Formats: sequence, C-alpha cells, structure tokens
Amino acid sequence: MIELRNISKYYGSGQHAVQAIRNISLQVGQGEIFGVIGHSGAGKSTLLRCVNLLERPTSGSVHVGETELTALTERQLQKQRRKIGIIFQHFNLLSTATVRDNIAFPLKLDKQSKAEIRWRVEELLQLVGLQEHGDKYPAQLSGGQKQRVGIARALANNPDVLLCDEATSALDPQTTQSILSLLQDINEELGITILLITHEMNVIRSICDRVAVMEGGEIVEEGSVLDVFLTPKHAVTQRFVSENADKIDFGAFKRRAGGQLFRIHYSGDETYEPILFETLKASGVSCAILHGTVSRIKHTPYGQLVVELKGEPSEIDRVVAAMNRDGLHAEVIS
Ligand SMILES: Nc1ncnc2c1ncn2[C@@H]1O[C@H](COP(=O)(O)OP(=O)(O)OP(=O)(O)O)[C@@H](O)[C@H]1O
Repeated sequence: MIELRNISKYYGSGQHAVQAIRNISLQVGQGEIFGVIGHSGAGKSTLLRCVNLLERPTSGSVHVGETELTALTERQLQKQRRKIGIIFQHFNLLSTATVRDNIAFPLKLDKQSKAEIRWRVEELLQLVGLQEHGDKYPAQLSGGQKQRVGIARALANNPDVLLCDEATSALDPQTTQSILSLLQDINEELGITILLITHEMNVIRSICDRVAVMEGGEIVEEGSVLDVFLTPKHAVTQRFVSENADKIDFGAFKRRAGGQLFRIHYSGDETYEPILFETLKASGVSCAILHGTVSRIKHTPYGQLVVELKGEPSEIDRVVAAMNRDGLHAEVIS
C-alpha cells in the first residue's frame, strides 16, 4: 500500500544542508499497522511527511496504492492526498470551529452536498465516540477528545491510508491506550493501512504489526514487532526495548544453597501450556519462581520467569534442554 524507494531528503542547500533521510526504502502492506520509532532528530517526521509529499524527497520515489505520487502534478496530487488521512501530535484543529465543522472541513473542500456532509459527520462522530460533543469547540474538549476529532476529520474522505504523527505523545497513559484502541479498531473494521511514528515503544508494542527503528536518517532495524521486541539487534533498538521491559533486580533474589538461576522466555501459544510444570514433574529438580510476567505484543502473549532450579547438575541440564525443545527459551543467569 505504501512504498518508499531510495528516498533521501536534504533541508537547505550547500554548506548548511542537513540530510534528514538517507536513502530509505520501505514497504507497508495493505491493512498493516506499521510503526517507525526513533529518538528526536532521527528523521521520523520527515519520513512520514514524505509519504503524502508534505515534504518532497530530494531523490527517490513514493508510491501509495497503484500511484507514484512523486510523478504527479500538484493538481493530481491534491486529489490523491484525499486518500491519505493524517493526524498530528497537537491535533491541528480549527479553534473557532465546532467539532462538527472541524470534521466537515475536508468534506466541504471536496465539494460534497450539505445533506451528504451532515450525514457523514454524524457517522464519524459515532465512530469516534463523540456523539454528545458535536456542538462544542476544541477548547471545551480534553486532549483525548481533541485527538478523536482529528481522527474523525482524517477519516472523512474514506482514506486508504492513515498517517499518525506522534498521535499520542501529548496524552496521558490512559488516554493514550484509548486512542490506540480506537486506531486498532479503525484498522481492523475499516481495513485502513496505518503508518505511525513515535518515540514510545509502548505504542509500537500495543498496536503495530511491524516496526522500523530509525537513527541518523536511516532505518537501522526492521521486522515483526514480536521479533524486534524479543530479540533486538541494534543498540538503539536494545535501548528502546530495555526502557519498556520490566526491570529485574537479580541481586535482590535470595538464593538457596546449590540453586541455579534461570531466565525463561515464552511467547505465543506456549505461554498457556504447562511446559514448565510437566518438565519438572518428570524430573528430580525443584523450582522456586522468583519473578514472573505475562504481557502482550498486540494480540500475542509473551513473558518471562526467573526461576531457581535445584537438583543434580545433570538433571538440571536435562530439564533446561527439554524446556528449550518444547518451545520455551531458558538461559542460565548464574
Ligand atoms: N524544516 C527543516 N529545516 C531544516 N532542518 C530540518 C527541518 N525539519 C527537520 N530538520 C532536521 O532534520 C532532521 C530530522 O528531523 P525530523 O523532525 O524529521 O526528526 P524526528 O525524528 O521526527 O524528530 P522529533 O521527534 O524531534 O520531531 C533533524 O536534524 C532536524 O533538525
């Protein structure tokens, strides 16, 4: 649905030119939620704005659906842009217009009839859960409600693609989750492809299918969220993941004499299988659980245990090998 081919972007020229994007190629499939994560200045906003040509790449081509946007005239581009909705960190609402008028704005630009606009605005208000607030002004709304207006406005022309520019960065954690759920519902129910940029791993973990990690204008790592989150390879990715992972203070665990510490990871179906219990039952090894979590990466459960195993070393080796064979990932800590 979205394809960026070898795009580079310079701001300015000559000695003072800044290269914000360095030869990036990226593909986002239809119906995917694709996240781009990076620290401030990594080039995320520039990348996102290149997708609808709010920023024109200095070189390379941008394709959305069947159309190469970089080959269009300004007039043709205006028409194609209606198929690409965008929402912003600071909502960008018209402060002097009501919620209804904000949502109606792109429909008026599209010269739709008054009756059509009225009908569509009510439908969108319902979709984003703002039926009661249509006559209010943005200043009378909470941050989460303002972003719902932004989403309704972005969806007004039935776009194929929704671009989200740090859409939850100005919101508290609870409101963030409600907006992320709304985006996920929109993706699943309307089939809209979503490309979002964020500096929060939590956003990626909650709703994205795939992720690209940006640093210095380049993509340094890309893959399914599950793979990137569970086995991050690049140092930048590892930092993002560790900021979001639950911290374990290994020094705090009281050990029994002769005990050995292991960390056990699990994800997907294995999370709900009694593999640990069954493996231990058949052995002479005892187990104390010192720490445990089950979380979710989008729809996939994953988690980790820290356990202390005690028994004959050869029996412990056998237990660990059996767990690894049966779908857990056990590694010795000490
Ligand atoms: N309009 C501009 N003119 C000149 N330089 C710019 C412009 N916009 C961005 N840059 C520079 O391009 C680089 C990438 O910026 P960009 O805003 O794309 O990064 P970002 O990852 O989105 O950062 P942030 O999260 O802080 O917005 C930075 O070095 C930035 O200073």
